[in-house]
Amino acid sequence: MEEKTDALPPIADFSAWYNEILRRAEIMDVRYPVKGLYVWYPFGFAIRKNTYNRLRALLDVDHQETLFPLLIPDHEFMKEAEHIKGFEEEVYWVTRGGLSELDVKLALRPTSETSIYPMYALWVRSHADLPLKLYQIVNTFRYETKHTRPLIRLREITSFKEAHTVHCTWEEAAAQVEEAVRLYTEFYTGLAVPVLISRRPDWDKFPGADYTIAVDTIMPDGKTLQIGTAHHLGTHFSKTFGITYEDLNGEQQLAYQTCYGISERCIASVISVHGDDTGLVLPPSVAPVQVAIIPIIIGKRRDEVLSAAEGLLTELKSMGIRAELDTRDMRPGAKYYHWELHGVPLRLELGPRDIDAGTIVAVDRFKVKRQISSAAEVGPLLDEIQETIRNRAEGAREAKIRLCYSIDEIRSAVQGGVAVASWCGDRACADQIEAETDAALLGSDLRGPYNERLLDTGCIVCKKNGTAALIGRSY
Ligand SMILES: Nc1ncnc2c1ncn2[C@@H]1O[C@H](COS(=O)(=O)NC(=O)[C@@H](N)CS)[C@@H](O)[C@H]1O
Ligand SMILES: [Zn+2]
Repeated sequence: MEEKTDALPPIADFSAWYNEILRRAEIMDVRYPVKGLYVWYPFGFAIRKNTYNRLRALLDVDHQETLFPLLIPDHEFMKEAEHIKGFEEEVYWVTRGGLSELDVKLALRPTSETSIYPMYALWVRSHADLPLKLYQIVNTFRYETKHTRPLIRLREITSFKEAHTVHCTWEEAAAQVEEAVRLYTEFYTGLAVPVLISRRPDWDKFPGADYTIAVDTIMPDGKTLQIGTAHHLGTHFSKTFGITYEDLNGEQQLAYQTCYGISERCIASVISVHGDDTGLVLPPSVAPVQVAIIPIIIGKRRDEVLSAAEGLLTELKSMGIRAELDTRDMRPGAKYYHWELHGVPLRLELGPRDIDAGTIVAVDRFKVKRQISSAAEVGPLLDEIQETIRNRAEGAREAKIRLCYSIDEIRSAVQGGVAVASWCGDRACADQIEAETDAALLGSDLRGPYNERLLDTGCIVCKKNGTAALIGRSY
């Protein structure tokens, strides 16, 4: 994986920057000979590993991880009408095994409701079995016809975390959807990625769901990226698949379900939201290398500097800090460029003068230079950098959101971000907004601070009572 010398495109040219950074920072190789399928480089995979470890840690508090089959027989896949309608144009089918035709066509899971729920029907017998909260992290397949893009719109989604829960009542399932949104918000806070939570309009909800709550972020070009969704499935699937439980009175009851998913778009959001003209900016929480140690080797004191640097490396590793000592035969400047491109949050420079003074030069990814005197200061410094990255991202997000009181204001706001305007909830008004602004109505802003600020303004189209809605262009 060679280092190209010509400069990275500026992040203002986001599409070019994004494609270039995936290669230069060794995230994903896009040269795999099947459209929509890409290959993880080890460095990119290390970001994925750290990121999904954090997601597992949040889920494992009260979910259990498991693994269901990839292949789904067509009679199961075709059971739930809305689900089929929503996925029939996206599902891949396996029709042959070896030299023979299969007597039952098998779908490659686009998502796993129809492979999991026949088993849930066997497992769920009594209220005592509920709530059931399982998740899996698998690859799923969707024959996307829109523009495919690594980490953002794949045909093989390699890191699809899907949780599927079963409950006794509609209200308990609704509470689980809220819990999923809370968990996703905490997950993205850990990645320093700001999120917008909204309830998708009914015409944009998950096929077979009562409603969908979505987690969006705003990318540097102002377009939104849906980086998580939680769905209340009501009894749509439990009716179809016969998931019932015996209640306290010995009666058979239909179960209520939810499902919620995150894909490698979470990695796309960390890369895109935090990146800058120099390259990746990785929050210490998920950076594969949190600290790069650069020995400043000058002539005769070479061995002394190297052994001091080795000592520092050992000390940092003993503190659980992901540190690397860069002893490559390169100019320090070339090393700085390499680690900055790879988003390393902190670099430590150690030369003869520093050893004599008992100090270490600490330079963070934003080139702020400090003198520290011991490895013990590195942990707190990394926490400070995490906070800086988070504040920087929050500021960028705020700058891209605009309260709008006219269609014209919406039209200009969505050129580089998200408009917030009052909407009555009628599809006709949404259609008019979308037609006149060439953007989409993302959803109703349930939790954002915008509702009260728009209270006295009626729907932007019909002036009837409205609530805050998010309007924007999306990936
Ligand atoms: N083609 C794709 N490439 C990458 N990520 C995708 C793709 N399609 C969907 N996603 C991501 O996967 C998340 C979950 O997908 S979904 O269709 O909304 N929901 C489900 O499939 C439900 N079964 C919950 S797991 C989406 O919020 C989106 O962030
Ligand atoms: Zn209206």
